[in-house]
Amino acid sequence: MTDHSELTALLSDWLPRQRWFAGKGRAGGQLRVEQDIRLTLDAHAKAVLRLLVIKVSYDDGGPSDYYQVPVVIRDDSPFGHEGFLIGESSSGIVYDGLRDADGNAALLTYLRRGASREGLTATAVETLEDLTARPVGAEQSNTSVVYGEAYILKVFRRLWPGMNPDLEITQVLARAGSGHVARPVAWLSGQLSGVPTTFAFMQDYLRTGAEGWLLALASVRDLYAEGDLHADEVGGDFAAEAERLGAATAQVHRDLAGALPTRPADAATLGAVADYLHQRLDGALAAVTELAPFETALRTAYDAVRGIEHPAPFQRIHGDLHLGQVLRVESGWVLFDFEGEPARPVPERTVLESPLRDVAGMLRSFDYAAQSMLLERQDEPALAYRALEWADHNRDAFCRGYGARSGTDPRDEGALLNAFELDKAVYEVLYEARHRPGWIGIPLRSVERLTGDPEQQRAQPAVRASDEGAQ
Ligand SMILES: Nc1ncnc2c1ncn2[C@@H]1O[C@H](COP(=O)(O)OP(=O)(O)O)[C@@H](O)[C@H]1O
Ligand SMILES: O=P(O)(O)O[C@H]1O[C@H](CO)[C@@H](O[C@H]2O[C@H](CO)[C@@H](O)[C@H](O)[C@H]2O)[C@H](O)[C@H]1O
Repeated sequence: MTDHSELTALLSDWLPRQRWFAGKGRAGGQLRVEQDIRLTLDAHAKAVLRLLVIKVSYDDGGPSDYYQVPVVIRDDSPFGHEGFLIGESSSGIVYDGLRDADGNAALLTYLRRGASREGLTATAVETLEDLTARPVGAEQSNTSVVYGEAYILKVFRRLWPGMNPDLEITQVLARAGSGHVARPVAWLSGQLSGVPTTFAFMQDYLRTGAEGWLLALASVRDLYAEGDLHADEVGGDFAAEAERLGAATAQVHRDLAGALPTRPADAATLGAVADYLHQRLDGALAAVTELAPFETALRTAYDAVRGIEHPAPFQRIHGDLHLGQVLRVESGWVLFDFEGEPARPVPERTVLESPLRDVAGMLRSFDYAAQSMLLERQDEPALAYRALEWADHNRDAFCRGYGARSGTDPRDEGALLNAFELDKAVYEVLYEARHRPGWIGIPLRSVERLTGDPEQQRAQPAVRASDEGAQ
């Protein structure tokens, strides 16, 4: 195939505009097509799916990134074709292959036939049905496609050499008989820098599942609509669900600890954790100036980790747990996306960590749910108080559920939990700065609150006092 310079030119414009492109803010961005694998098995097809692996190198001399970009190239007229156009090349019109009916059909056929081309091998645990595709609406860290109502296929956008932790951990939990994951049904493995690498992962589609984030928002909405009621009095109280979610999270941790290695958290381990938190903060401070006023307080909270005695052993965890990563099905809560934080290099995401990191992630998410609905209502102090109340109520319920299943209430490990919550909030500040600048106030205000910023302390009591007086 001889059209790589044209494809490179088209993708140089298209790739940086995608939500999952991680190189925002890095200068340079030179693209090169590293792999080009024809996935359409029919030799005479007019619309051909080609899986491109693009290497992006930067002027800063830092590590290059790799992205997976399946494209459909049509050699007929584009008229009447509804797809996401990338551009025109001499070999045909180029579309985003994961937003294209022919592209998604070709991908499923490749998986169904257990095909293997140029090192890209499909494995399925059962005979897959031939079903119509529907891309999952929102672009997130990756791109997912639902087939019929039976399977969901996640195509990893940014590739890292090695097995993706999402596939690895979901398989481990499924083998352990966990009811808290969706069954893995197929995957695509290729090569990256000479290492066998996961390119895509298919699971059972949980058709009746309701996303935790949306359920939580519905509860917050109920509370805000009932100005005089408290979080436990409104129709949509979420606390019973939060408690079940805490128990499910503890059970997943227990299953992972039973199936994979664990390590006691000794002084050296905790010292390394504190150093790592400082190092993450260094990166965030360099990128987001608004964090500077909180640096001293953050570093003090991180140093407190060094002196902790007898914390829970370290083990494999979810790594990026939040309300958007859990689905409520009839039998209870299901967790997905065990990929860890998408911006972290995969080798960092597979190390043994404190399970409290996941707890902290979920606690932050309760705060997010309550605060996100205030983004357009900054001038209503009574609601700001309601938001804190809703979040605290559900954070308590989550910890209660977690403690009941694990035997240890996460709040008993306060200093470690606090440090992880702050670290998560700092990560979120960076994430929002890069991907959703309009939301950056949510984690920033939390950093302010959690570090006990004096300005904030002065601002809060007026709101709280008036509310308490009204009770
Ligand atoms: N097994 C499943 N059944 C039903 N919906 C799912 C399943 N797994 C994921 N989803 C939905 O697909 C969306 C994207 O999945 P996710 O793993 O979070 O992708 P990303 O890595 O891009 O964030 C989620 O928001 C969730 O609602
Ligand atoms: O789901 P992803 O793996 O893509 O995770 C990334 O994006 C999340 C946003 O979609 C981001 O989560 C943050 O926003 C959520 C609400 O949209 C909130 O529930 C989370 O608590 C908050 O961290 C996540 O951090 C990021 O890694």
